[in-house]
Amino acid sequence: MAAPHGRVVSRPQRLGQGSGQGRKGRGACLHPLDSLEQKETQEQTLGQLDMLRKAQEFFQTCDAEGKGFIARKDMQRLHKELPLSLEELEDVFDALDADGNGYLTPEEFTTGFSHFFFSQNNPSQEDAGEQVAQRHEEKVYQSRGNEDLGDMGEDEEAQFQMLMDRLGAQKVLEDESDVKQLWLQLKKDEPHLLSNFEDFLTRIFSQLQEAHEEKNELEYALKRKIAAYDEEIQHLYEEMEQQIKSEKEQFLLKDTERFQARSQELEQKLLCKEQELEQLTQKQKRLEGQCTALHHDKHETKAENTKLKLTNQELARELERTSWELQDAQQQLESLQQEACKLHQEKEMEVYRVTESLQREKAGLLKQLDFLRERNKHLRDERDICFQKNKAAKANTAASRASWKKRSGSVIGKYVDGRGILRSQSEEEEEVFGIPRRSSLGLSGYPLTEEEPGTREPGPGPYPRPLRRIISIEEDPLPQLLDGGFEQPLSKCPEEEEVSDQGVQGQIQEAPPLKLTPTSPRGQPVGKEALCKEESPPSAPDRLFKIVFVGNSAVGKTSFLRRFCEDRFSPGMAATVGIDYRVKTVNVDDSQVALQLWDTAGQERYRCITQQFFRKADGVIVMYDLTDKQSFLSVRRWLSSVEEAVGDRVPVLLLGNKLDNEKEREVPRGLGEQLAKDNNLIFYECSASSGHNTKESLLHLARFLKEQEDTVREDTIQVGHPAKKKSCCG
Ligand SMILES: Nc1nc2c(ncn2[C@@H]2O[C@H](COP(=O)(O)OP(=O)(O)OP(=O)(O)O)[C@@H](O)[C@H]2O)c(=O)[nH]1
Ligand SMILES: [Ca+2]
Ligand SMILES: [Mg+2]
Repeated sequence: MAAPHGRVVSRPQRLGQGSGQGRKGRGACLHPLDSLEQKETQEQTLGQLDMLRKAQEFFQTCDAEGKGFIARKDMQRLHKELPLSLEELEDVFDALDADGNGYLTPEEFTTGFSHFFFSQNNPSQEDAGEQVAQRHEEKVYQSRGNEDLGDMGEDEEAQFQMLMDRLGAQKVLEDESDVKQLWLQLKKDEPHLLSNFEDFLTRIFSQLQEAHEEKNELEYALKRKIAAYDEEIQHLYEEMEQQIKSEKEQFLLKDTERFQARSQELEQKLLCKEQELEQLTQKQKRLEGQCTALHHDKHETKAENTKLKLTNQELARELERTSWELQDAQQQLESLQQEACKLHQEKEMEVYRVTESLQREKAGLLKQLDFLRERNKHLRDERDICFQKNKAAKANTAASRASWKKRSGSVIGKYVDGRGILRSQSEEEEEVFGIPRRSSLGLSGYPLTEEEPGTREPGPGPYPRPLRRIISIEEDPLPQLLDGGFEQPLSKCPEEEEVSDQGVQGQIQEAPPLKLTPTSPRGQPVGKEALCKEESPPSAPDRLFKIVFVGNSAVGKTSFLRRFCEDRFSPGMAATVGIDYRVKTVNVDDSQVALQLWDTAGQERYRCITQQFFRKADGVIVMYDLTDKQSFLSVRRWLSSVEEAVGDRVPVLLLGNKLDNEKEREVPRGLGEQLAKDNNLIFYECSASSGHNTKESLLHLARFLKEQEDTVREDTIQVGHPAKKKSCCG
């Protein structure tokens, strides 16, 4: 840039120089000869051409962009190259812009230029051009024009230029005219200061140069810095870009991984779902299959159902018919059973009668034997008496009495007894045995104790005793009882009863009671006397239970029964002989129950008879005396003989009697309870004397029997009518 600058700057100078030279030359040429006019014209034409070329050159310089015209702006750019101010350049532009449109065409420019040149050559003709040129001139050589230094010598000029070149002023100084003026002034006025001024200028310019260089260096450093900075920025940018890229990649990688994991998960889920779906589909298929099968089945079942219904109807009809038949059969069966029952009863009766008659016969024979023995003995005695009449008359009598006493305890004694008057049992017993109560009996059945001599009237043969009571073990009063036959007294009370003498021959005496009780085919046994004082029950009982009383002798069985039936107690009751019975009707809940109470003899010798009664018993009462340990110990034996006869099918009531005699108690209540518990018995402690627990205990047993019978009956009904039961449940 420095080269064109210098060139452009120097050109006007040369131009000015040229023009100055031209002017000088022209001024010199005006004065020469007119003959040279042609030559001059030629020269002028050549000058014009040169001027045109120069003008074109200048135009191109101004129109740097090659637009083909020059704008006011382009002209102002010359301000840096030409030593003209902006205003002056404006003026030049206005002068050249002939049509005033703000643009200088090459023609306008050349024309303006040539005009300027022509006006220089012909000042008179071309005023305007001259004015412009003059102004231009003035401006260029302002200082010279103003201070009349116009004619500065060429030496000085060269000198100054040399100085400027030496100082390198062009590089730092734009306008050197001021310096030049000052330098010229100084040279003219104070030449001795010129060297000082030049030194000063040298220093100044060198400093300026330095400053310039420094500035350039700084500029260079700045540029380098900028470049470095740019580079750094670039680097940073690239780094950042890289980082972003890596981050992006990482992110993408992560994202991809996550995506992959997620997609895998989803795939698995999908797989699971698919499997599930598959399973479901299979299930559905299976179900559909089942459904179809069921549908099919349903149809089949429907058909079968219809068939079954028909069959059912048929069967129902058949069932009805069969049930009718069954009813008929049942009725027949019932009648047959009744018949069988009757037959059985009859047979049993027959058996009893036979057994009894056999027993009676046996007993009669035994009695006969006894009687004969006695007779024999008596005869021997009489014979002895005859032999020893005087000697031992008294002694003989005593011996005979003693032998009678021994027999009197036997059963037969009662029947061969000659007296016709029946007395109370205890009295009777005492008289029969002639011994105090509770004497133990030997196996033969004879009392072991002796009767006090003189208590009996001596008489021939057996004692003339009234017939006491006849005990019939075969008697089954159920038919009569249930027929209401027992509503009348079955026999008179023993106290009132008059029984005719039965004769000496020990026969079983049944006839008299038979006469008295016509309702019974065989007559009532004496034992039934107990009923005589019973108030007749208001109505016939619904059922009858046979209850057998057992227990050691003297535990109080007979006393208990008397208390229960007659509600009275007689101390010193005689021992029961054989067997006896009483009937008592009681109210159990809402039904009448007749209790046939069999009183057995506790004495050992009657055991075999007692045993037979267990078989017909509905219930058994085993009694012990709580003041007699031995009687309690015997209870087990009684229980086992009951069990032997009937198993455990009959209920057993265990009674501990004589509770009123607490002082002499030998059996604690706990023992009785324990025994009852062990053998599943009903247990009471009672007192025939006070009446405590007599009714309660028997009613308990009666209720138990009734309930048992009810249950059995229900069961029988259910068994007998299975069809009904089924219909009930259905
Ligand atoms: N203190 C008391 N004595 C009684 C009680 N019961 C009966 N006796 C007496 O015991 C004795 C025997 O009475 P019975 O009723 O004859 O005895 P038993 O069990 O019938 O005797 P056998 O007929 O020989 O089997 C009689 O002297 C009664 O007075 C009672 O509850 N208390
Ligand atoms: Ca005792
Ligand atoms: Mg008795």
